[in-house]
Amino acid sequence: MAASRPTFMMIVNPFAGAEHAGKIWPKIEVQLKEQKVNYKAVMTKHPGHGVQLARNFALQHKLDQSWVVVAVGGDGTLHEVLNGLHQGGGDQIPLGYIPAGSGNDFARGIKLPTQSMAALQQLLEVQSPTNLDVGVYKNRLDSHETLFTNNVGIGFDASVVHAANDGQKDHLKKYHLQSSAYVFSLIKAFLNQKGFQLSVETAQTKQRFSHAFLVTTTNIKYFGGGVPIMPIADLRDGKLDLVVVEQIGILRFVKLFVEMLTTGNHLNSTVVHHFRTSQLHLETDLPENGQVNGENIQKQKFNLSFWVTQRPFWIAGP
Ligand SMILES: Nc1ncnc2c1ncn2[C@@H]1O[C@H](COP(=O)(O)OP(=O)(O)OP(=O)(O)O)[C@@H](O)[C@H]1O
Repeated sequence: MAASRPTFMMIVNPFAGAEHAGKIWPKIEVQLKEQKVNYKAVMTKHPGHGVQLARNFALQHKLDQSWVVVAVGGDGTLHEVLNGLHQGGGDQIPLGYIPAGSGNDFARGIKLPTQSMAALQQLLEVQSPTNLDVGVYKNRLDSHETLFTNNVGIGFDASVVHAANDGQKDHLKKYHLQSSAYVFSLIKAFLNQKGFQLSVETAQTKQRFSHAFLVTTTNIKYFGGGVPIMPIADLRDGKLDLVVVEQIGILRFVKLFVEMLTTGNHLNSTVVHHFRTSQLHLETDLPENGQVNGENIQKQKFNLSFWVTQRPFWIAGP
């Protein structure tokens, strides 16, 4: 793409970040106008609308190299826009991001400012797209592919997301570590989540777990609104990191969680298993909760294949 500034298609979820995105958007527009930026903007009106808007945009503009599509919201909004572009054949349209959600894990993962106005300024200074890894998963029984920037969880982290999302009122969720709703969801999920049977297959190894508890396939360092599950995740290595934590008692789990938040020593625990791979297959024997980028995946018996692709981002490289 030429070094001249592109035209930005802003897809804004005004409800992200407990409506923070709706409040910050007018300030973003003031900046865009002051800096004479070419842009169009559209607001999402309901869950899933970001997918439709991005898909329709891609169908019309996938061959036009002058556009950058920017998701304004949280990790869920980014997820919708990424997948809408993919569905519309727009995998080559650069994707920008202004974090305005609650958790903003992707922004943390690529060291983008989590403060929306600072991230806007950085977006406007980018000169050319940067290719970064994106995870892809597909249920073996259907042909639908889903892309993800952050992570896919089965078991405990997904149960936390289900507990948090199911409990939210009018989408005013505050999904981050400091919120009482989040802590309540953690406790509820811990009490409800049972150990489950899981098969893991990578290009190098096959392993079976009889009491898997937390199963997270991640592209970035963080999940759950700033929890560094995989301190060494790399968005350019063409690989995904799978972390399997086996079921343990609550005191040991709290210790592990504190290690995750502080030292990263959780990876040395005998109940934590780490796989780094470009291809992965995960299968559960029974239906379990799932999450992708903090959004619910319907409870199901998982039979998923994962791989990695790369796509252009309009982002200052991590
Ligand atoms: N107009 C709308 N009304 C209600 N919900 C919406 C609307 N537009 C989008 N959504 C939904 O809002 C949900 C939350 O969005 P998002 O994840 O971006 O914000 P967040 O949860 O605050 O941030 P994060 O995921 O970073 O914690 C998504 O599931 C999305 O589908």
